[in-house]
Amino acid sequence: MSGTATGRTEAPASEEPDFLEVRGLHAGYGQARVLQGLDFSVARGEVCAILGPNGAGKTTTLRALSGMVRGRGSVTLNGTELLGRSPEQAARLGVAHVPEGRGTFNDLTVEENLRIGAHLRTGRRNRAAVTADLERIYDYFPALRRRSRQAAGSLSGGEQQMIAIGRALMLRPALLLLDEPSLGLAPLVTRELFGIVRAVNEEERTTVVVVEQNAQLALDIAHRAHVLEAGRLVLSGPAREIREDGQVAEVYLGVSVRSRKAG
Ligand SMILES: Nc1ncnc2c1ncn2[C@@H]1O[C@H](COP(=O)(O)OP(=O)(O)OP(=O)(O)O)[C@@H](O)[C@H]1O
Repeated sequence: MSGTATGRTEAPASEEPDFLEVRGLHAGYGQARVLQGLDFSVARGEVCAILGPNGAGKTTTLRALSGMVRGRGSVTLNGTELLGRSPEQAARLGVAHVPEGRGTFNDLTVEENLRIGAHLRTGRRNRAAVTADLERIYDYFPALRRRSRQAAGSLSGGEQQMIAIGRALMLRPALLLLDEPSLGLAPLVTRELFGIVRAVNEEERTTVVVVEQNAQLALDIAHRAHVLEAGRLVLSGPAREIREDGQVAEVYLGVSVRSRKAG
């Protein structure tokens, strides 16, 4: 499994270019209007990056998709409206949200944390499938297999992020939402994590929407990217084009292309 993502060449062929379709999405908190009418779509099997400065509304976008904040407009997943659903209903429709800060249960073991991700998959028939999925997660994250009986709180930040992503994958999501997976992690650990996300996307065809401050890293694993500023999309396009257009990268993302080439 490659831990060094080097950029994608093209989006995967998809017969469902509008697998996730966001139209005129407004959302906020009480009087605070954050999202001012977003329009974008994500094809099935695609990795979509949402980039932009602090406070632009990236986290709020993910929260609106997973039912954690109320939104206006329309968000459909495979034709089913997501707006107006509770987080649990969104999860039942296949939306798994890994929030910023991870939300692992520190006193529970790694394996207990992972099994919580499968709590919606009950019944005897599902039991064997859940155990098989646990093995799959351990294949992606061998560090978690080695520590399966340890308390999650005793693991490193990177390993806790692995637990959070693994737990989301236990839902067998149609749509995986990742909020700032690199936050607080060393560059090498972040690279490894992004390499695994990429492998999951390729092997499971899981559609991914990732919010990231580290634009360079996100553009390396994404097929498409959207840049948000003050609740509006100011730039959308194939990740490769955004990455390769040095001016765009510098103006919108603060990515210095010259230093990248040097490094
Ligand atoms: N629970 C909340 N109540 C009120 N306002 C909020 C709440 N959460 C976020 N906001 C405000 O909404 C705006 C957008 O926040 P959001 O977290 O979506 O931005 P972001 O692009 O993810 O930023 P960051 O990169 O800093 O995480 C900000 O002005 C923020 O202060």
